[in-house]
Amino acid sequence: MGRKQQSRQQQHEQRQPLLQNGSDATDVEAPPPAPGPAAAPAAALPTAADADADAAPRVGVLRLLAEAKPEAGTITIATFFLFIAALANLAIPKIAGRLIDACTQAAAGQITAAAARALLDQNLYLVLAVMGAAGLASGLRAYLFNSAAERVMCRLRVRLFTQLVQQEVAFFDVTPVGELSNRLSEDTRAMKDAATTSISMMLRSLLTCVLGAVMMFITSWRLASLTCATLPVTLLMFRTFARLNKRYVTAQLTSAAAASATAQEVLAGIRTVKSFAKEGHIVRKYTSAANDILSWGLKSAVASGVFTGSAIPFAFGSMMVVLWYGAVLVLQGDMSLGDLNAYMLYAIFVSGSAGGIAGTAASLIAAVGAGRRVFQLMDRTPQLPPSGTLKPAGSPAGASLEFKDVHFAYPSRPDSWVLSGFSLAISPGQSVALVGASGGGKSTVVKLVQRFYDPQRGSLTLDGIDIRSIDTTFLHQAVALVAQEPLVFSESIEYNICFGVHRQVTQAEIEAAAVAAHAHGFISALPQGYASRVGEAGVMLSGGQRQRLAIARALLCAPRLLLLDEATSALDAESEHLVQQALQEAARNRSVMVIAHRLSTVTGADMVAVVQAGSVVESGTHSALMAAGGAYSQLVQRQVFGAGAGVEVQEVQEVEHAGSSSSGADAHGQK
Ligand SMILES: Nc1ncnc2c1ncn2[C@@H]1O[C@H](COP(=O)(O)OP(=O)(O)OP(=O)(O)O)[C@@H](O)[C@H]1O
Repeated sequence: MGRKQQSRQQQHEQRQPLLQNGSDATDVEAPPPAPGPAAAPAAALPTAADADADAAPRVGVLRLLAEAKPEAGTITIATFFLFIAALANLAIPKIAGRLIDACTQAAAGQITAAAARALLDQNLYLVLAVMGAAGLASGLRAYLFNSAAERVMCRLRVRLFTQLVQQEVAFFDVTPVGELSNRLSEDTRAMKDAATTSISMMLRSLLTCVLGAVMMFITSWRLASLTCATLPVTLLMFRTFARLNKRYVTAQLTSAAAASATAQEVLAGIRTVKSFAKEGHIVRKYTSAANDILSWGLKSAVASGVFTGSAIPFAFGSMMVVLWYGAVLVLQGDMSLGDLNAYMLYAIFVSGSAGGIAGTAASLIAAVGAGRRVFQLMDRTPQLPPSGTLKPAGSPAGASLEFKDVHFAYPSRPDSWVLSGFSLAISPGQSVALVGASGGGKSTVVKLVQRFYDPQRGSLTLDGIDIRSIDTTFLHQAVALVAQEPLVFSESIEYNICFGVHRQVTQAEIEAAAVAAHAHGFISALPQGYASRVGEAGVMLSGGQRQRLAIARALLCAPRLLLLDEATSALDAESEHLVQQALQEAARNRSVMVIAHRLSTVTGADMVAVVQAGSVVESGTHSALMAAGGAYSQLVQRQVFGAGAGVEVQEVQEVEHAGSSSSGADAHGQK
């Protein structure tokens, strides 16, 4: 397993609660309780098990409506059209009643056939006019509601994404990326569905229900009272179903987010999966996650079946009883046939709308669950205190960096010091190589310099200023990292080189950085040169090319401190040579801190610091440390400079020889 693969594996394991106390650096003493403000584990998002937990802020449709404030004008006009359409629709049963009454009056000889015909024609024109008005108002209502909702959701997505990228690194240590992208896609889609169709349909149905009920009472208070008598049972059924369904739908969405996180992680690492022929294993893993979604879906299906099987027959049965009583009233002469017809139409309208409410309630419930998760994320305050505004000028020779008795535990493992009493000083223009066995804390040191985390104790200063007081953008221009596996975006080469800079750069500057990084040659050979796209994660480039691209990116920032996770172990000899040359070029005229994997780098550094169990146990030049015969000389003998990075025996012998004939600092002169 490669070094970074191991480290990713470790990071993955850190998400498993059972392994939380594990650490590679076994001899690191356990920190005292509550090492500082970062002691609390970074809060992750809720899991399916938390779906019912009331600890999550109660966020519902009201919060979604609050988000719609900027669209208040559009929504008010849409609501006006909603009223018009509902009123127009409710006029139809009354007109239908008049048509029937005209016929029954003509049949009973109360009016002439010609008068009845005139009444029929008049009412037909009225119906056509009313339906035209209802159609126009409904169309405008739908357009206005939907367009407002689309704008609200667009703003919400952007805000959510902005909030996500502002979270501290520790948050991403414990929250799978797949889950977060699920928030952005699935949860916002569920909210959009609710906001576009469901809320508008719900409003329409509610209005039709209320106005229809009024019309039912106006048409026949006796029939309306009988209908009302059956209402409590219907409401009880509905309430029980809505509660159950809300629980199941929320849990199902949370399980879906977990499944999506699994899928995303595995698809992103599909090459590794295939190289180990683990397709079957990951399909089983995904199947288990999909089964979890299924089990909540099946529970919801049972609830839906029971509700449909009991509520619908009950509703039809009670309607037939009302029709029977209405027929009795007509026979007794207490009601006209037209009114009975109008009443039944109103009853159908109202029950249809009530059914519509039940239908849209499911998607609203899903949206409330989705909204709760989205707003919970949106309301999360990054745990890392904000940076200051200082921009130290420092020395032109490079930055100075000083760790003084730094103690640090990762927020996800607050009870296990990774750095304990770490002290190290780099003066302007100096190059320092960090060496030591895997898990000793070398990469952690680099992460602290980038201020991904804050130490719980001790101080870390850049140019004499506490790193927390330095402006973030300034810091990340002053300090640039070339990682062992640099991240390359699926954009053009030019985009990737310019990614680190916060100013306009000229083509000449980009090319100069590429030349210095020994990347210009291969870039110019590509058909579209600097405009060539590199594929997802830079798959269209070789490992060495990706690395030289990352070096060019770092150089364009003109950093005063260069952090190198020297990364040549995975490269072939030719690539390694080119990357080495590029790194030497990059290290010129600035301070350098390098996690060294090659002996030549170590011997070329001004100072070597041996990191063990979270602190510097030895420091000095290569030859001085070799002469001392301590931890460093043992490392050299064991050829261990970093996990997975062995040193050729011949190289050790060469360096030993060089070390004995010089002071060691310039045997393979990196600077
Ligand atoms: N994000 C993280 N959350 C919790 N623990 C972490 C995290 N990253 C690293 N660790 C732990 O911190 C310890 C030091 O890791 P670090 O990567 O700094 O070591 P290293 O010396 O760079 O090792 P290597 O040479 O293998 O890269 C390890 O025990 C590791 O498991």
